[in-house]
Amino acid sequence: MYIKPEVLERVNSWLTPTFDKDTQDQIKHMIASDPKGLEESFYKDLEFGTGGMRGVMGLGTNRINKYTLGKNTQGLSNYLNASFPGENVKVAIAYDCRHNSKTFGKVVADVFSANGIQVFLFADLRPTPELSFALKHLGCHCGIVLTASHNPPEYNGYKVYWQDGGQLVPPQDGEIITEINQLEYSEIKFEANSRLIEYIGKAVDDVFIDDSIKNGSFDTSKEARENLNVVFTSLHGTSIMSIPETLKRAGYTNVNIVEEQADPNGDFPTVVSPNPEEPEALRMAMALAEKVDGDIVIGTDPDCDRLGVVTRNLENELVILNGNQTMLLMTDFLLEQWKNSGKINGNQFIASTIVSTPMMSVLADAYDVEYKIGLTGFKWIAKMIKDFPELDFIGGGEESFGFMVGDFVRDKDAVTSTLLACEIAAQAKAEGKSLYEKLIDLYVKHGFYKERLISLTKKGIEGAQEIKQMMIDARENPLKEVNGSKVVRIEDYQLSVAKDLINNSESTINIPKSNVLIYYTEDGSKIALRPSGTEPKIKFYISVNTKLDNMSAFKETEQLLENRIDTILKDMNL
Ligand SMILES: O=P([O-])(O)O[C@H]1O[C@H](COP(=O)(O)O)[C@@H](O)[C@H](O)[C@H]1O
Ligand SMILES: [Mg+2]
Repeated sequence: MYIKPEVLERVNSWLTPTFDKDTQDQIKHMIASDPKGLEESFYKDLEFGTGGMRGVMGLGTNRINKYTLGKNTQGLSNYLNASFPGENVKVAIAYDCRHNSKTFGKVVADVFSANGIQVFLFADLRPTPELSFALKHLGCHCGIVLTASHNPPEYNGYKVYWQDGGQLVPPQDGEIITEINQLEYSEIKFEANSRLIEYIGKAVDDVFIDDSIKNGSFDTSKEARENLNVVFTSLHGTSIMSIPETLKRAGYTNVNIVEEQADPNGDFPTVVSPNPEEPEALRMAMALAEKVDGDIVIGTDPDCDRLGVVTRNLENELVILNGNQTMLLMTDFLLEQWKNSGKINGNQFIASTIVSTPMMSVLADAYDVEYKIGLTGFKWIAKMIKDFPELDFIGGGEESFGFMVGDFVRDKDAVTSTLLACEIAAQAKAEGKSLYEKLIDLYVKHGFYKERLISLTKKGIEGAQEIKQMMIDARENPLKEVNGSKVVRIEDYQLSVAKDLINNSESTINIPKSNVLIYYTEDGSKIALRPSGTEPKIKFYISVNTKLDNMSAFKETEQLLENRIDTILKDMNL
């Protein structure tokens, strides 16, 4: 097979003594046996996306391995040492349950220490939100989690947190990437200075769990907590280290854990994908809920930042809430708490992202708080907290699963959010309601917004090219009409331009550029499309709405909205 010269050049550079013998031997073997795989592994450098750097583990510049992670860490070390001259620079490191995560955690710790940086390394796997917490708790300048979140077993990754506890955002992200790109692999210092590596664990856990409880509990009675029947699954991930203990200390005595999925395991053997957004991932937990008559089911992803919430619908059947629905319930509950304690005075905000339900802005108006909207990813919500210190952050989320409760952990946090979900469900149950009925109440009050996400997986070099082309085609032939309703506004976040097709005018979008297109139609529908920044996928986000007169009209209205989404998808050939 023909291998492009620029790829071959990279391959050859990995056959030099900078790389260990084992690496060189494996590459030689690939040259002979798997030239296509070789090209996939070397044709580019892995990039930073929505949630840090993520990729398939293996050899090469486009893979997660000790060299690509080492180079990141060397670049980051140089940047930290230059940014905080004369300071005792400190970093905290955590890792998840994946294959190699622990080993990679140690490699990263070694490189930081070799650069004179003090390292606090968790002695065992921990949730991502605990890392964000720990770095602030220990006064660190930066934090790393070795995880690929909910991606399949062959993936791993590198999430980077800055001193405020949020993931890297501009300007640091670009500056660090520039620093990394300037480096040669031969410049990585792998020789640890073990005096600078301190192992951490239980002491941090205790404060984290206690503070999570303070942040996520809201005057629910002891009886209501004891009366809620909870089913929980950690999907073989890190949440097992914190969530059962948090619920226990908070007073939830009726928690059923899916034992078959409790052991951390990087193969995620009982699921196709450890992503609570995939209904299949929650199947075992839902079966247990049927058996024990559970009121609520919660499942978290391997690094414990996203959570799936299952409740009972009007027919008492278990149904999985989507990210928008969970966000609405949680945000409304928090707003109600803030309002009741007289804390809303015009200096508060809630937040979400451009591909999430527009119903969040309706909630904000109803409670008289500000609504801020950013690009996909919680790092943008964390940035808002940093950018608006004069405002209190109440809570926020996005279409994707996960929620952030106030300014505690500056990323989505399934520990506090699980407790919050239980608090809402326990209080609702005490009123004789399910979360589902609470949600319908919101639709009656504020309008019925229905969303659906379609993701198309397209892997490898060709897949990436196909996704690129789909975005180009969408720009060249913009949607004009869907479901018989005219497109009235198009937002192109790559060009930072919003086109109003009614007045034929253009305006500038004032958030960072990103490859996202959003269409709005005359009947209030919204269609967004973008390539995923964490997986080889293109995502289409559809949102429609209408009013809902009362709970008894729910089913019929829901069907109407589902049909509208079906037609939109058909019109878009999806
Ligand atoms: O994967 P996680 O749990 O770290 O989550 C990360 O990726 C999700 C999916 O992003 P994308 O649509 O670009 O794939 C984002 O919604 C989320 O905010 C981000 O923290
Ligand atoms: Mg995650």
